[in-house]
Amino acid sequence: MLELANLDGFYGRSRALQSVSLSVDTGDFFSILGRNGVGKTTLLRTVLGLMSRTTGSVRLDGRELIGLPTHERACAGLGYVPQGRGILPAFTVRENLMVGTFAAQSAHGDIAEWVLELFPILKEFINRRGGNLSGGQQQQLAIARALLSQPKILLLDEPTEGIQPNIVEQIEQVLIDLNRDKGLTIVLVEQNLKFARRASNRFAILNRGSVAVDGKIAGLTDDLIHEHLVV
Ligand SMILES: Nc1ncnc2c1ncn2[C@@H]1O[C@H](COP(=O)(O)OP(=O)(O)OP(=O)(O)O)[C@@H](O)[C@H]1O
Repeated sequence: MLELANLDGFYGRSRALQSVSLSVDTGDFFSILGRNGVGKTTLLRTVLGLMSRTTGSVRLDGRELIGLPTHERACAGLGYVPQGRGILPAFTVRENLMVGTFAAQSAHGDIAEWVLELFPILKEFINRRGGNLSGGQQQQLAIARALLSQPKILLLDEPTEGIQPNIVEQIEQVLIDLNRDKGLTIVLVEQNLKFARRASNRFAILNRGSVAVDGKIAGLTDDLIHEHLVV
């Protein structure tokens, strides 16, 4: 479904992502793991077209996305929940959600009820400004907004980072249910190994901008964890 081949991503002249090749299949819950600064966020930004320069290939259902601007990649089916959430603080919850619908294939402007039902707090605060929500509520808003773009694949950058534990549990369960019950393909950048193990069927570990290991989640052994993940 999502095929990355020899993908490089640059910050100016510095190559932060080096020759990454990975393939994500329909229905996968694919976790991207690795220590701080190994290039996990850069990988997602490269797939989304947010880097100043990229070489290689990003294919979604066979269609080459390299060369397309980010909004066209969103319309092609990439949903994105960025690190820091990217909520528009002066916009209300409803307006933030409507932004997501503009990348959808159909129903522009329609806030689907099933998405609000995933996160009831958003319904309650629908007219509140995004900037007045707590971090956890903003994260729920960012996920809901991405879902309203009707993505083929949802890419999330550390969605549980810095969030209070009761909301973390809720977010984790929603993501697991979206994958298992609705068949949504998910790519998750995550430091929370427990969640990544519980939710994923496949993983890749990055090291210095390259893929060090990838495979089925059962192959994520303690040795690999010590070698690549434990600080
Ligand atoms: N805007 C930028 N300009 C230049 N270099 C950057 C920029 N953002 C990140 N880098 C560098 O690119 C490399 C990869 O960073 P990246 O943020 O992708 O790592 P990460 O694995 O997501 O880390 P973390 O877990 O801390 O979020 C690091 O060496 C980082 O210093």
